Amino acid sequence: MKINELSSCLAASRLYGEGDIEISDLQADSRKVGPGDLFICLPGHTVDGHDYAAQAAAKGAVALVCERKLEIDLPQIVVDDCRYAMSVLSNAFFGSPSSRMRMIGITGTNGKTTTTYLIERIMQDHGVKTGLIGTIQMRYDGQSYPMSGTTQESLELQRSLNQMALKGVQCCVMEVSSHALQQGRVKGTDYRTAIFTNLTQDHLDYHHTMEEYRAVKGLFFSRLGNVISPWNEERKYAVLNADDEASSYFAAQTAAEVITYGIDHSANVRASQISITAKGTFFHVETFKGESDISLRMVGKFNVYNALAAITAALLEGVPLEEIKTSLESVAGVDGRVESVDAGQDFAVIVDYAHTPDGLENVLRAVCEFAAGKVITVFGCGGDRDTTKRPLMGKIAAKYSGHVMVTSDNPRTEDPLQILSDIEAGLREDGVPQEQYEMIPDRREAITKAIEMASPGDVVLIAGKGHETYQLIGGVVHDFDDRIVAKEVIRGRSY
Ligand SMILES: CC(=O)N[C@H]1[C@@H](OP(=O)(O)OP(=O)(O)OC[C@H]2O[C@@H](n3ccc(=O)[nH]c3=O)[C@H](O)[C@@H]2O)O[C@H](CO)[C@@H](O)[C@@H]1O[C@H](C)C(=O)N[C@@H](C)C(=O)N[C@H](CCC(=O)O)C(=O)O
Ligand SMILES: Nc1ncnc2c1ncn2[C@@H]1O[C@H](COP(=O)(O)OP(=O)(O)OP(=O)(O)O)[C@@H](O)[C@H]1O
Ligand SMILES: N[C@H](CCC[C@H](N)C(=O)O)C(=O)O
Ligand SMILES: [Mg+2]
Repeated sequence: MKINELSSCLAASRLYGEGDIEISDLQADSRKVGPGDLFICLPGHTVDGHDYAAQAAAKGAVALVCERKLEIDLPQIVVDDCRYAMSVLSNAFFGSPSSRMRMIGITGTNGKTTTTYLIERIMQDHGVKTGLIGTIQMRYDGQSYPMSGTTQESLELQRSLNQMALKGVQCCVMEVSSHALQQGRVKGTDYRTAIFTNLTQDHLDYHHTMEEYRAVKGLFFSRLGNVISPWNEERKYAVLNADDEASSYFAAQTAAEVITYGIDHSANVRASQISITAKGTFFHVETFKGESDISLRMVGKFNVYNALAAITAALLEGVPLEEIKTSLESVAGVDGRVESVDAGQDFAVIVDYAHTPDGLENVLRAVCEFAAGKVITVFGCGGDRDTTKRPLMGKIAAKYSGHVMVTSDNPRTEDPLQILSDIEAGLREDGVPQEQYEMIPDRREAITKAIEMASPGDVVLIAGKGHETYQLIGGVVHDFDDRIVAKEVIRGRSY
């Protein structure tokens, strides 16, 4: 594409300099620029991309997109908002890849990764070539790619979707984080189905209040369904959780058809007769396409919600309910989500990714349902993240556990002891006796103590890091995998 073609995608942009130059690629990070690229200057939270334009030019950039004319001898497309421009230009440059496949997006505080995995399995079993983008990885066409976050920036997202489309991917299921919505990372991505899991406290460091957090999630639904016609394939669906009060707010904002799922309230797809054991979860489901009995190999009532969201999305893609049942029943679990660590010990060790008050409460409730003995919980809270969730998570851990090990979970630039003491404030407020908890900043030591104190029938829950294979302390990334550490400790106890 040529510079002037890109410039014409933005009605109010001004092009300075030669427009008849071919662009080989788009970049928003000067460190990745190569000869022939167009560099987009993003004003960030930490630095301003405009300050890296000269570096980009030195690396071979042939044009810039910026919010003010720079003293650099390169053609420049000057716009009011580089972030918005990036989403439009990326769409144009990569040929609107989201319109070349069926897009299913999932937002919500908890359950996004799990639900994407369930949908991916169903669609693949149905013979649809499916791509997945989310916290653990991006994968398609038999290849997996690491992710540095949950939802990519618009430029990387459109690049990925284009690669998927070129490989013949017909359906992409992806997580849409609230940060992504706030920053316009998914603007211009054409979703057919937008799913909402739930809204509970998290990220208040970034969104400030629950109202603001909800409003940002609402953008996903208000942007959906600009074109609706029952006569063509442009129909859009908002799949909402009938048991979450935020759903009525989202329903009011969307022009798409609202389809609900739930357990407690009336819904288009509704589960009943739920029974949970240590091995899995059974439920009966009634849908707009018949009913069925489903035995998940994943535990917890929350996974019934995830399965219901997946069932609804798959039915909307035309997958028969009996096929959906077979696929769901084949899923053994998702990496780092209620994952059992078994090294021959006579008590259970479970690694889980619960890192919010609601997530922790849900997984603890599930664990308590099948624990024959006491529950010992090891957990911490991330640094440079919502501080107000810390005391709440402390209270929840103590409420459901016989013993709690408060430890570190990616302290990042914060003092680990300060994070521990923020958690302890909740324990003190609830009058939790000192002998019921320990403050152990070193996570390996906390896991070791928890495993050493376990007796037959007990459950050791190690929460917060799930699939993560690192511990971020200061600016340093240390290798750390709860599952490996737990196994090493168990083996050290010589079973
Ligand atoms: C708060 C937030 O979302 N920050 C994101 C944001 O960072 P930033 O605004 O500080 O960027 P910056 O470092 O100031 O850089 C500004 C621009 O200068 C460019 N630059 C910078 C340095 C340089 O040498 N050359 C250069 O060109 C950068 O590429 C960027 O375009 O833009 C960066 C580049 O795309 C992201 O990596 C960064 O994510 C940070 C690492 C992050 O931790 N994000 C988390 C909070 C996040 O987004 N999480 C959600 C999941 C949350 C959930 O669980 O629901 C997610 O979707 O991942
Ligand atoms: N539907 C749900 N409701 C509440 N808690 C859930 C639900 N599904 C999963 N959880 C809990 O939250 C944890 C994270 O689940 P998952 O990774 O699927 O969520 P996510 O929304 O992708 O999280 P992230 O925001 O980090 O991407 C799980 O390990 C489990 O403890
Ligand atoms: N997507 C979440 C992950 C949190 C995981 C936890 N291990 C932490 O580092 O806080 C976030 O960025 O808030
Ligand atoms: Mg996720």
